[in-house]
Amino acid sequence: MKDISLVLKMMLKEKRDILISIFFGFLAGITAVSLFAASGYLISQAAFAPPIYTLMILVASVKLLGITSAVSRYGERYFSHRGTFTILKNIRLKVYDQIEPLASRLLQKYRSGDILARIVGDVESLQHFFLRVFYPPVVLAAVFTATIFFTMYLSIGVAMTMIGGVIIVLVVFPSIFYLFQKKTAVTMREKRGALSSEFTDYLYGFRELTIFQRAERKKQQLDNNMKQYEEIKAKENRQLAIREAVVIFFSFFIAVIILVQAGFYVSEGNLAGTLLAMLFMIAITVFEDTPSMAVLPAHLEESKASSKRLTEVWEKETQTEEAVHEIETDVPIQFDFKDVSIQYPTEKKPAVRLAAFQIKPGTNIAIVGPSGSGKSTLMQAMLTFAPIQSGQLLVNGEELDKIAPDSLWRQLNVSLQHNHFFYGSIYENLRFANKEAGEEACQEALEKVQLSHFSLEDQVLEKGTNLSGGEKQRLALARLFLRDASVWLLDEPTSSLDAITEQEIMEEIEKATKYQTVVTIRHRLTGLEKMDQIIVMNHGEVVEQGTYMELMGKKDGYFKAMKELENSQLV
Ligand SMILES: Nc1ncnc2c1ncn2[C@@H]1O[C@H](COP(=O)(O)OP(=O)(O)OP(=O)(O)O)[C@@H](O)[C@H]1O
Repeated sequence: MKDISLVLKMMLKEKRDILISIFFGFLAGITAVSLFAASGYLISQAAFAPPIYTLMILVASVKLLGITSAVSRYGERYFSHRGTFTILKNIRLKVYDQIEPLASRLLQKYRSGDILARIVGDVESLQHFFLRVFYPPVVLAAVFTATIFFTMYLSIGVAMTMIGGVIIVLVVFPSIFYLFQKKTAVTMREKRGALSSEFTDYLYGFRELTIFQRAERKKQQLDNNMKQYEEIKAKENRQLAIREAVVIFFSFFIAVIILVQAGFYVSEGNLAGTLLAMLFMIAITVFEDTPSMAVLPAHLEESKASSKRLTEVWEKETQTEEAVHEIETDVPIQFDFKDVSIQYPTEKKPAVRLAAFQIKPGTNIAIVGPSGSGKSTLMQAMLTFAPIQSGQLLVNGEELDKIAPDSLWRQLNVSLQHNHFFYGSIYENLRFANKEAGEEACQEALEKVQLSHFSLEDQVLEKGTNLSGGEKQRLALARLFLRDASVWLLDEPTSSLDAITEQEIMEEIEKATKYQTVVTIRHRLTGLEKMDQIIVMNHGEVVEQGTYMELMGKKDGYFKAMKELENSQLV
């Protein structure tokens, strides 16, 4: 039950459509049985050449039942599919709502292709739960119950045989099939996840794979994965076909048994001969929809696994989010690091260890240090994206994990090393930072980052592939000028720019952030004289901190050595 709780909850929200479709499903089933029963009776009666009005009544009933059956079948399909699509929509929204705030953390745990397989493949699989797992046994049970009661009135013996058939079709067969089902379903989902992961790797890395002549090998690997998935899928389809055939064969077999049994009763004089065809027709029709029970176990297992795979993605994370609250908007933000140790789940030792340091409101801070020293990790921690193993990272005195990330992000202006751009116009890509921003503000923002040669209508291709590295950085910065945020976190915001453009843009940022907090990760050590504080990192630790003058004044200082080395290279 726990495994399918996600889809059950979403299904119960659509009670109205579910009840209406069950009603129409029952009506369609029972009128189909009545239609064939009346037809059988009509054929038998006609043989005795009864008065014409008797036949007319029967013919009219057959016609009426035919129309009612068709209309109710339409109603059943309409409401059951409408319900299914609404349930699917609700699941999609729920999954998106849960995953969106956790995106960065999830991508450290799962491969993006696997996440994609879950939110597309697993969500799609859940559409079968209502249509093929929940709904068929409910409607079949209702139609069988009504039919058996009616048959009891004609012949208790035939009704008993029918009950036996129902138990086998609705309980025995699905239970046996379910036992055999589990293994293939699990392997198939694993293969689907692996295939999707390999495929995204292939797409993302296509250029590198081609340059290093590895594309063919990767393609073969992908083909193998595809073949394995197809084989397993074909195996499952074969199994489903065999199961369906078994159920169909059994349905006809039970109808023949009923015919023989009823024939015996007629020959014994215990049943009117005119009822023989009718009972046979009833048996054939009432078992007509039972093949759906052959595919039910496969869909049940698939729904359970899909629902579980989806919820496990956010379950653990949500537990920690229960007690969170929003930070106040009108209070300047201060970050306090206290013995913080940050360790990525895949690593054996911490990437960053910070004994004690503060980022006070309104200060201008630079973080410098060699590549891999932990600068970005520190910034990621402030954004709630890096896993804090021990110690405390406080935001205005509150532990970071007690704060609703949304409320923090609203106050931050962030430019990361790699910024994402969406397929669309420059205008759309800018307004992504602030929905309220008008054309004039966007144009001004472009001017500040020296991109005024772009028009707002110019197109940006997926991931900004038609922009140069420097243009991407400038467009990412332009977004920040459109937002009103009190803390700017900039991870190497100008690393792809020439020195003059860099200086001019940094001046614009300075003008825009006079009273704000600005934390900038820098590789080049120029323009640091005005900083309130420079944090120097090495091997995941803060090795020095102070103003430019203080650090340059240190005999054998690490920063001083770095600066001297940089100067010597420039000469
Ligand atoms: N998602 C991750 N999973 C595992 N390890 C990571 C992850 N991100 C960074 N690291 C590791 O953490 C350490 C610090 O990386 P970080 O990116 O913070 O360094 P950096 O100083 O910003 O480097 P650079 O200047 O090259 O950007 C590195 O050893 C890196 O391999």
